Parts: sequence; C-alpha cells; structure tokens
Amino acid sequence: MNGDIDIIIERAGGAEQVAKLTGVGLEAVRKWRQARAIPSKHWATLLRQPGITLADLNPGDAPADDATVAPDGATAALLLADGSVFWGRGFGAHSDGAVGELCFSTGLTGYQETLTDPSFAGQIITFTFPHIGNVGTNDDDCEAGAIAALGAVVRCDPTDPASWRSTASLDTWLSREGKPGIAGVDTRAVTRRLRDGGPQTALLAYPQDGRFDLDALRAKIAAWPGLEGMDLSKVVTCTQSYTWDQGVWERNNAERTVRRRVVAVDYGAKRNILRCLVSAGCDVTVVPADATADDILRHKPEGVFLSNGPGDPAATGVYAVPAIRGVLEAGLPVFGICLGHQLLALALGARTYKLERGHRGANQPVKDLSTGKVEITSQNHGFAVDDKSLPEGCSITHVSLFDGSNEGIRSDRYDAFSVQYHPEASPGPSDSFHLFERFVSLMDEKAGA
Ligand SMILES: NC(=O)CC[C@H](N)C(=O)O
Repeated sequence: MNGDIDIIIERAGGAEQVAKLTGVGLEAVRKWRQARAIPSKHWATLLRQPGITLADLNPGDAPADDATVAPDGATAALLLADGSVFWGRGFGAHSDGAVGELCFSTGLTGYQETLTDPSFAGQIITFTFPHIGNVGTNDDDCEAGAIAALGAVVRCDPTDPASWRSTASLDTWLSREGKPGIAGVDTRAVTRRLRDGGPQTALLAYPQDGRFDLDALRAKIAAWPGLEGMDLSKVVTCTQSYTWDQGVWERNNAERTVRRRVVAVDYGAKRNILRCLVSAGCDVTVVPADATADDILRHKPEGVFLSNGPGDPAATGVYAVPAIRGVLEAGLPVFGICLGHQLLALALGARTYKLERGHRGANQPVKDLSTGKVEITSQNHGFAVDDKSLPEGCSITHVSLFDGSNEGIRSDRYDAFSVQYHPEASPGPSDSFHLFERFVSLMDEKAGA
C-alpha cells in the first residue's frame, strides 16, 4: 500500500510536522524513522491512508510510557498496569475507562461466543486474530443474555458484516450492549507483553469528549484489586432456577428415549453446555450458583453438572464447595467443566492457583491419559488445579500439551469427573463431545439401565 504520509514529531511543547513522504509504503516510513533513530515516545503520525496506525510504524516497539497526548486520529486508548499506552480507534460504546484483567484469545473464529462467555466477566479481551467483526453478530450465537467481557481489543477496524446470518455489526452490537472496543492496536505487541510478563490489569478508554487524563486513568488501574480473590459467579449467575430444553442444532438425539434428570449449577454457564447436555439425553434444570446441596437435591436429580464461570475458584468455593460436597455424599454422578472442574477439585480437597499464562483459544491440545488420545480443545481459563495437591483417591486424567498443567481429574471414591477445557466448544472443535455421553452413561449405570 503506497500513499502520502505526513510525519509529525511530538515533543514537549507541541507537535511539529517534520516531513511529508509522498507515495511511500510502510516499509519506507519505518526505514525513515530508523535512520533518524526517533524513539517511539516522540513519534506520532498524521496518516493520510485509512487503515494505518501508529502501531504499524512501531512494529514490536514498546509504546511510549510517557505518551500523554492522543496521536491524531486516536479516539481510544488501552493502558496497561506496566505503564504502556496503546492508542487506537474506538468503536462500540463510549467508556470513560473499563478496568479489568487483560487477556488474549487465540481463537480464529467465534468472537461473539467469546465476548458473551460469562467466564470473561472482569476481563478485557485482546483478539490475536486480526479480522474481528467481519461476519457481524446475530441473536443465535450468544452464550449468555449479555456480553460478559469488559471490552474488545482488535487489530483491524471491523468491516461491514459479510454474512447472511448477521443482524447487527460488531460496532452496533457493542454499542447496544454498552461495551467499548478499540481497533488499530498492535495486538501482537500486547500479546507479547502478557505472554512474557504474565497477566496484568488494563483499562480501555473511549471517552465521549475525546479527552484522556492519563494520570486519572492510571489511578483507576492501580485501584483495581485483581481477579485473585474475586467471586464473579455471583454477578453472572441466574437469579432463579429454570429448565432448559434446547439441544445442539446439528446433533439429532431423537434415538435416545430414556432421559436423565440433571441439575446444572450456573456459576456463569455457557448456553452451549446446556445444549450439549440436552443433546446427550438430559432434562436440565439450571439453579443459581449459591444453591445449597438441599436446594439441588430438592429437584431429585440423577446427576449434577457444575458449570464454567468467571473469577477465582477459591473465592466462589467458599459457598460452592459445601454444596458440592453434599451432592457427592448423596452419591450422585457429578460432571464439571472449567470453573466447575476447579470447584470439584477444591471440594475433593485439592488447591487451585493462578496460571502464569492463561489458556484462551480454540486450538489447545489436551492428552487423555487413559487412552493416549489427543483432543484439540477450546479453552478459557486463568486458574488451574494444582496436580500436586490432589488427595489420594483422585486421579489426573488429562494434561495440557502446551504447558503440562492439569486438564482433568476423576474421583475413585465418588462418581465424579471434570475437565478444565470446554468440550461444548462454541467456539472451537467438538472433539470432546463424548464427555457429555460419559456423564449420561454414569447416570445410566447408577439407574441400572
Ligand atoms: N471458563 C472458566 O470456567 C474459567 C474458570 C476460571 N474463572 C478461570 O479463569 O480459570
């Protein structure tokens, strides 16, 4: 791409146009800049070409720690706790500053499912795939009734939706849902920071008046306590029990006539988990996260499902663990996914910890230790079960082939098993659907069927 680019250097006291490069591409601009050894922090650009950002001209560079003035064209900013500022173009809803944990997701598809996955409450998502928003949004692909993530960080400006299924653009949908987005960010640089430096607090600002008081925004970042110790299930769970009867559209389970009564505890459940349970042969009643064992057993379930959800498992465990222990002692089959896996582990006496690098994306290889088979899985978690803390009578069943962390357990004493990953996919591969059938088999065995 070649065009005219005005180079503006920003120094204390003001900005000065120092060059006009005509008919050049990005490479020429980078070389121009390198030849003059202009550091990032004195570097701003007024770009004549749409679609080029400051990040294009600073590939891999740390953005300026002391940047205080938004470069021309920037309407939004992503500030990290380490002091860095990424400028970009805002879309979606205006925000004076959404603060939370910044994470990255490597999924190539499914941004709508990702943004609505309740497990992302308290988090700002950086999408490593550059084209986000290009197929728009619709009413069917939501994993919950609202967007759970605090905001979206993307590389390219979302284009007009190109899909017959789209009913609203990403921009319109985010606006409607009151969530901000920022485009034009060097998401590779953001991701490297998280990969190398671990999880950190960040703030996404897309102010209506276009003004950025960076000191005030940094104070907001400093005041955010972090996800550790935070129970967010209570924020995203349902307020009342309800039944769920919709299955997965591409799975026809009509041949299964015997159905099993399952209570699903909603710590922030994704809809596709409920659909998979129905398709595997379950009649599902969903109960709120703080349901006690008695509340659960009142529904006379044949099995209990523990859902995914946001936040720190240890914090949610304060009320979830006693309920799960009651269900285990009642002798019911139990199946947990993600937060449900972590809570089951806590109930069995193990510990959880915060990962150095969370697993988020639809390309995570997991080995099933009993069969030796590898499944490509969908994942979204920042905490994990500490293998070493598993008590006797509890086995490790699955392991991550990325970092060796725990991906699944089974109890020898109870009919209970769980996985850290998301067998319901959405988005992602459905290699692991068989786990829902395994849960139903446990209930069949119990019923003597
Ligand atoms: N998807 C989930 O259930 C996430 C579990 C938990 N909040 C974590 O980050 O590890």
